[in-house]
Amino acid sequence: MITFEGVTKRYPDGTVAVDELSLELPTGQTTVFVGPSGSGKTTSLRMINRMVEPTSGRIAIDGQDVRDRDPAVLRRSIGYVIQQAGLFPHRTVLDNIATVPLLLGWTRRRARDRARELMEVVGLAPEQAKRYPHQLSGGQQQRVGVARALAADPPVLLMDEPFSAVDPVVRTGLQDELLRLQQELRKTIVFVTHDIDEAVRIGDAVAVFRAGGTLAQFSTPERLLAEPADEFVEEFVGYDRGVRRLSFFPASDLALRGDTVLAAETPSSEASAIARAQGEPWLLAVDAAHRPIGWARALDLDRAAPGSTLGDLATVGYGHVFRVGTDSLRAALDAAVLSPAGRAVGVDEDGKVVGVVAQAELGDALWAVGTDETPPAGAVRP
Ligand SMILES: Nc1ncnc2c1ncn2[C@@H]1O[C@H](COP(=O)(O)OP(=O)(O)OP(=O)(O)O)[C@@H](O)[C@H]1O
Repeated sequence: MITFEGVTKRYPDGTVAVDELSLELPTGQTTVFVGPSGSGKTTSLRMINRMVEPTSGRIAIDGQDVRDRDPAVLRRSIGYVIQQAGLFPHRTVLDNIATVPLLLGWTRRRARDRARELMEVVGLAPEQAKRYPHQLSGGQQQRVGVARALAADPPVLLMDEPFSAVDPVVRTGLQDELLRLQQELRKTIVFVTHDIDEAVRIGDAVAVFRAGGTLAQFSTPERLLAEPADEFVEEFVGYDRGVRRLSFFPASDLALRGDTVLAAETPSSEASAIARAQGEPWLLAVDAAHRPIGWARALDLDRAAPGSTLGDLATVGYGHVFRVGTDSLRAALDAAVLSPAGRAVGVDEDGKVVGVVAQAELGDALWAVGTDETPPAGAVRP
């Protein structure tokens, strides 16, 4: 655990960057520092590895005051990733990653073996080992930065706006990678960003800073979206927090219906009778492997030529699907809103249809979320 106890940082020019900060960052979890520019996030982060010394207060890692540690030794035991990766331009990718192990006295061979292993972990192709940083894309450079920070397997990782310099698509990919890595590694990560969406996506806990270096709120992302502590946090979190909060509720709790999902070869007359019996205006046609083909309108089935099948009439695309086992209510809602039939198609991990849910039925689930105090266990993320 990393603890901040009444930590204040006043720079020599009198700027109070951090004001009486008290926080406990749990071991093995990702805590995000988020807030507007100049609110003291970077200063707080850098006080953990003593790149900045507090004016007063105490920071401890697992109970030990960081001031009792030699700064150079402390820094080698804490991974550090910054914006634009901060790679050494004249060292190859492999040697950049091997930096800290070499400083720790590993043999060159062992350090390079470890670097190769980490390239794979962060998703870099082996042929990039001999390249120099300027020969890589921004996203690849960030991956090298993450690999370098992980090289000596430090228990703590500090990440200062690591993904801000890349475009939104690459950024989402890097966030996914970090979430995947963290599932395996369970490091104590402190992650600074000014992007609330990134904070909510990456963090197990989120600390919202406000101007003047004080803490506005410290909670789980889901609570932050459900109950901003004050107007500042509410405004910072953004107007669509209700919809974003749905990301923390699993789609697997939805009651899906399967009685309106029929094989494509079902005769139109039979399909029409089923639609009428169920009072459903839309039927979903599926192929022999139970994968979706498209929606058929009950009205068209009534008028279908004799001998035609549901598949002949399933001409309305099913849009995008949601994965019942792993996706959130937000993904299900999105699929329903974008569906021309107003119904979302839920599939399993093999893409087979589990069932469908109409916007109206989703409404019931949303109502339950609105009245719920906490999300169910095993909550999912965006
Ligand atoms: N070396 C310094 N000397 C004087 N003031 C500083 C110094 N470093 C930072 N500051 C000031 O301290 C305050 C907090 O800065 P800090 O970089 O910690 O904020 P931040 O929340 O990380 O901002 P950003 O999102 O813009 O990086 C700002 O007002 C900044 O100008």
